[in-house]
Amino acid sequence: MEKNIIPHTYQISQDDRKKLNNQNSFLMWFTGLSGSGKSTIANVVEQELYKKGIKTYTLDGDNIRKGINNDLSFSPEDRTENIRRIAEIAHLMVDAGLVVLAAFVSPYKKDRDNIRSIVKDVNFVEIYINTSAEECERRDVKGLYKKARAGEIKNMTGISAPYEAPENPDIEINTEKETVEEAVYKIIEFITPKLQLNHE
Ligand SMILES: Nc1ncnc2c1ncn2[C@@H]1O[C@H](COP(=O)(O)OS(=O)(=O)O)[C@@H](OP(=O)(O)O)[C@H]1O
Ligand SMILES: Nc1ncnc2c1ncn2[C@@H]1O[C@H](COP(=O)(O)OP(=O)(O)O)[C@@H](O)[C@H]1O
Repeated sequence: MEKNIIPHTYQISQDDRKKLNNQNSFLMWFTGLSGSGKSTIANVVEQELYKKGIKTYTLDGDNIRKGINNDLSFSPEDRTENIRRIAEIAHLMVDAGLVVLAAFVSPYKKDRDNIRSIVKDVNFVEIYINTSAEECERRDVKGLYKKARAGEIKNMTGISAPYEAPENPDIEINTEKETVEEAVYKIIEFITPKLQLNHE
């Protein structure tokens, strides 16, 4: 399809916006099963960044699947489109000069690789919240695993749909061995150099 889209060159760049904010901008992407701990950990990381005066925004199921992506199901094709749109939104926010936290199951490797190419490698930190399906089912925070076992939910990741674990994440947290505090410390330690304005 011919699109005839010719981008306009704006004078204020991403670097200008970072300078004005006096911070670097990048995307932290949390992936893992439902109930693995993505939101719990992202929430505390964001609070720690807030205390440091870092401007952030968190994208997760509530503000995305109930809003802009409320037309998408949990089929493999719709999950791919879900992640693609979120990556594009995150890219705009990183371009705007924010540190963005995104917490999505994002079970397919090819979809996560696509995020990396949309936001560019240098701006992307992949955080794998590694919690076994058995433990997530034991927690069953939202009662979804019970519903999936009863056949009321199709395509439930970890039960009736696959989760392709990241092979080489920047950070891996095993929530069956590490506490929330330990996880947050590990993440903050990793990203602290990246918060600096001139970090490459
Ligand atoms: N079938 C199925 N599989 C997995 N998860 C399900 C499903 N149906 C509903 N939910 C709820 O939707 C949240 C996952 O949405 P995501 O947008 O993160 O999923 S995905 O990245 O497109 O795979 C997920 O939220 P989290 O628990 O925060 O991960 C669930 O609450
Ligand atoms: N070490 C841990 N890290 C994160 N969550 C944990 C940990 N140990 C237990 N939990 C619990 O697991 C649940 C994770 O739920 P949630 O953060 O909503 O997961 P997700 O966003 O991945 O669906 C919460 O009830 C949380 O208190």
